[in-house]
Amino acid sequence: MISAYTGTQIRAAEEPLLAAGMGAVLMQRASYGLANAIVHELQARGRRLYGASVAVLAGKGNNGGDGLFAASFLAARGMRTTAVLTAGAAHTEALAAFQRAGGRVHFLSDANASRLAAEMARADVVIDAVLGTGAQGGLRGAAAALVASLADVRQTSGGPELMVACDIPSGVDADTGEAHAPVLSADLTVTFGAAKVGLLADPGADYAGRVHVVPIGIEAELPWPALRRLQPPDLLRLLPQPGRRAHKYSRGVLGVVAGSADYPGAAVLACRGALAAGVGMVRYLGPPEVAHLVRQSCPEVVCSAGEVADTHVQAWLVGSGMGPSDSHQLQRAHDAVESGLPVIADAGALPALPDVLGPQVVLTPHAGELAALLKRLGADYERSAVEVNTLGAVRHAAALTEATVLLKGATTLVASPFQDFYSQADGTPWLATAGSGDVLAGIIGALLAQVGPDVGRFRDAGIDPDERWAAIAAMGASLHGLAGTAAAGGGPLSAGRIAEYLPEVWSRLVTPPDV
Ligand SMILES: NC(=O)C1=CN([C@@H]2O[C@H](COP(=O)(O)OP(=O)(O)OC[C@H]3O[C@@H](n4cnc5c(N)ncnc54)[C@H](O)[C@@H]3O)[C@@H](O)[C@H]2O)[C@@H](O)CC1
Ligand SMILES: [K+]
Repeated sequence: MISAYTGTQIRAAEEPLLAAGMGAVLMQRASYGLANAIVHELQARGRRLYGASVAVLAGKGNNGGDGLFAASFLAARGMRTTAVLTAGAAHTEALAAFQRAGGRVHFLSDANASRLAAEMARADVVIDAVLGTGAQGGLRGAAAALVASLADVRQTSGGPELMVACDIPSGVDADTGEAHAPVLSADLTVTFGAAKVGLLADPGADYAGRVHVVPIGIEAELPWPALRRLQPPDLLRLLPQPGRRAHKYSRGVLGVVAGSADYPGAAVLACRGALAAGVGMVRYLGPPEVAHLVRQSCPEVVCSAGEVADTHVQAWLVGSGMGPSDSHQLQRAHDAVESGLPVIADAGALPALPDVLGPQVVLTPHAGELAALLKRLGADYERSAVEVNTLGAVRHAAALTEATVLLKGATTLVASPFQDFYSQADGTPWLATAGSGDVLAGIIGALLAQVGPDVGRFRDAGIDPDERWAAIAAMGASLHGLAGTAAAGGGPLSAGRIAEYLPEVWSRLVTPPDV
């Protein structure tokens, strides 16, 4: 499990160590870790360190100090070092160390910003150390001009080979992941003490590249994380495993209310996702023509035209492939939510449910659907407003609906109404394909149906059993991403193949390939 913290939490964790006079030690650990990460990255790329060039964009705060100290370590390994001081001043000891190690210093001004950008673009490595957790908003003035022009040069004519963000890409909000343009896109972010929330939420994650955490000794002071990310060992620990005496009913039955005359395939894909994710049985309720197609494609599914009240299940999936005119299906979706059972509510069900739900109801909107949901509940959001602050939007929706809300995207965010957050990014852009969300709904539905009353495994993994719904949604997103990545194999993908690959991905989690 990766734990991420807000900038404020990190600064509070540093406080006792700073009060004990350890500020310089923390900075040495951070900057040494940054230099080492750059050395490893260059070595992994087969690059010689000696004679390679590194340029630091250094702000006046401690983030700039980290960058300058790191460059002085790199100078000791034979790298040629240049710094651009973006604020006319710099951390005193770090600048002195940088100059002692032979680094060249430029002072940024409006007049030289584009010339310095062109010079920095010729470096092998650029360290972005303008703003860290102490940032208020984004880059301004000459620093913004320098970064905009460097980003431009990089996009048009390439170079520098390696862009490294010190702690966080400057301009990304460590607490939310909002990005105040211009922001340099890093290949690697070396972050100190622990991951920052803003590195694991879009759009910040777009700029972070690979995230490497350098421990600096504040770990014991860290509070409960603001956001978490499940990793394969967590899935292994949390996924249901059938007992020896299990039967199909004890394994969990999922009721599916999905599909319509216009979108019958959504019901099929949702059922395939559910079957692939280990549910004991799927019962489909819906129009006869959709049921016919479901039977043809998934003979395992038990189909009927019955009602929710007469259908014995452990969880419901509602909404995939349904529209506003599917009144009977929408009534069933409503009844499923009213049953108090765990429900995954997708697509067409989202506009039709009661305003206030419960944590056992998992809503799975994409950005546009989330904006519409928030608007319906009186919050003023457009799709673009969701996209610039995904974490803020998903938090807001969970607070208003009192449901668990999963926002689909390159990074999938899950918010519980108890303000517990997960971020999963196990997928591939190839997953952005029609029907992919229907399969995700099926997977989450299957996990909800299988969770059962034995929730000790959640407690053992540091998850409050009452808040397990958000973890289950995150597990579903992770499985969906892993299966999609495996199915795509680097190339295109159609949604049905996500379900085809899921059992193999699951079994690889249980039995890693080297065992
Ligand atoms: N506090 C600590 O003990 C440690 C901090 N570390 C580093 O310190 C960073 C935080 O340092 P600071 O608190 O000095 O803050 P930053 O280095 O993030 O920058 C804040 C400085 O820039 C100014 N500033 C804020 N927003 C600005 C903007 N939009 N445009 C221009 N200037 C702006 C502030 O007035 C302040 O002087 C971390 O990100 C990390 O890199 C590490 O060295 C580890 C130890
Ligand atoms: K930075």
